[in-house]
Amino acid sequence: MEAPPTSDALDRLAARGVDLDRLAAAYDSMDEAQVARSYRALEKPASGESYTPPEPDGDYFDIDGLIEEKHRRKMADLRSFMESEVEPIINDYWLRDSTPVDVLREGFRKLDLLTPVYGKDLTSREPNGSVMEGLLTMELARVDVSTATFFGVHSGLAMQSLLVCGSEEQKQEWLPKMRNWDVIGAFGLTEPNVGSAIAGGVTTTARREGDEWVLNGQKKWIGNSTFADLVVIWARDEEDNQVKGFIVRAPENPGYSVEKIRGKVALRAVENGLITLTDCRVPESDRLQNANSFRDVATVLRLTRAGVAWQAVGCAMGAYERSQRYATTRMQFGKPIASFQLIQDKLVHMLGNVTALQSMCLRLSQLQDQGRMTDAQASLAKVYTAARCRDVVALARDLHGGNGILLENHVARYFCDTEAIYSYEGTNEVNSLIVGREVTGISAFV
Ligand SMILES: Cc1cc2nc3c(=O)[nH]c(=O)nc-3n(C[C@H](O)[C@H](O)[C@H](O)COP(=O)(O)OP(=O)(O)OC[C@H]3O[C@@H](n4cnc5c(N)ncnc54)[C@H](O)[C@@H]3O)c2cc1C
Repeated sequence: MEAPPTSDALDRLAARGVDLDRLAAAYDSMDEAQVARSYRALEKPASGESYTPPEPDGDYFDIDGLIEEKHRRKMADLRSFMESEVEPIINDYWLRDSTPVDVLREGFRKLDLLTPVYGKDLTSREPNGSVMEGLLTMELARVDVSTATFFGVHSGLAMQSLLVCGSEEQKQEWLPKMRNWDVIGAFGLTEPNVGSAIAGGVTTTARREGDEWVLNGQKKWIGNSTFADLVVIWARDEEDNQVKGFIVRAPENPGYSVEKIRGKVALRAVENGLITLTDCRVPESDRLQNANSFRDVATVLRLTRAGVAWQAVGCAMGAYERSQRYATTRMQFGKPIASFQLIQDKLVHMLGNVTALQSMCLRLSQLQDQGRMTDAQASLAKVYTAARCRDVVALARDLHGGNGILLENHVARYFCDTEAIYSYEGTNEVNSLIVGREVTGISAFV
């Protein structure tokens, strides 16, 4: 038998204007099952007032529970910083094609975000550094993908280039300042006419003249390059035809100039630049001493590709959480739209994707920490997370109805930013071909 309604439930019904005496009289003529059905129907959130929506939680399988307490605290602090300092300003920066560099630099420095990734001595990564970097990236992208990209270009592409390809002196000179965000890094590989084909196609040249190198060429799409202190430039040595890496001290080098790329419809709060190198002179001591061919660039890219996969996870997670909140509070037909089966199905589809992507990336980063991650594994994660993220942000946009195209509701920003995730650090096609080559033993690139 159904339990009789509690006095709380009766109070709630009375507060909603239900005449309890008339209700009791009507119930006299009903059997128990009918009475129970009637109460359940009345208790439904017909206009939402007796319904307390659950807090959205995009960490459904408790990934957070797998990390050490001190790291969990760091993640919580980062979440609080992103929600209180970045979320309120980011749409404005996004509209203005601009990065809130000072806010991010100060915030990340105070949070000491990079010590759990690179450790104190900066000679190699911390034992769980990749997992930690991945989770931090997820947390950043959960609020804003541009911010995660600012972080990834600096901490992933630029710092990894130094870590993998720099001499001990170079590491000691730059990495402590970069860990502390005193020096901001960028990574210049792509060129105006060479994107996917960059492995064999770098046209920027490096000519040795005594103790100096002279760089000439252009680099396109370079994130952070409009304000970076240090830009790693990859150029082809005219003598041996191999790709080498150079630390360009950007603001002070007269051979370096950069023009901000305008008119992007994705990642607008990342400042991407078109760099022109005109007889840009770099001392031999600023050539990355352990970069001898494109293979070394590929090593750096493999390590950072996982970071882009984590961006997709965070972006999907943020889009899901905002959708859950919207669905449980937006009223239509006298009910929260979350009451409709089709809306619940969309939320479940999103959450399933988010949870699967988190699990995939977590395992990928564990393999990375063990030194076992292959190019194809990183590429598979990038391909899969970007594609699923596209599904999730499209559903989020759709679930918000017309409000979904308003920047103030944030999902439009996720929707647009996902397009960049899809194309950078190797397009989905190119990453797919990397996986295809490994699983079939046949290269389909050319
Ligand atoms: C927002 C943003 C930020 C970026 N930041 C940086 C940065 O900081 N540093 C940096 O060096 N670069 C950066 N890039 C460049 C990025 O890595 C390139 O855009 C990417 O590698 C793709 O090159 P592309 O845009 O020239 O496309 P293209 O190579 O011209 O490709 C065009 C299309 O052809 C497809 N295609 C190409 N080759 C094949 C093939 N063999 N088989 C099937 N399809 C193929 C591609 O998948 C794509 O769909 C950034 C790009 C963007 C959009």
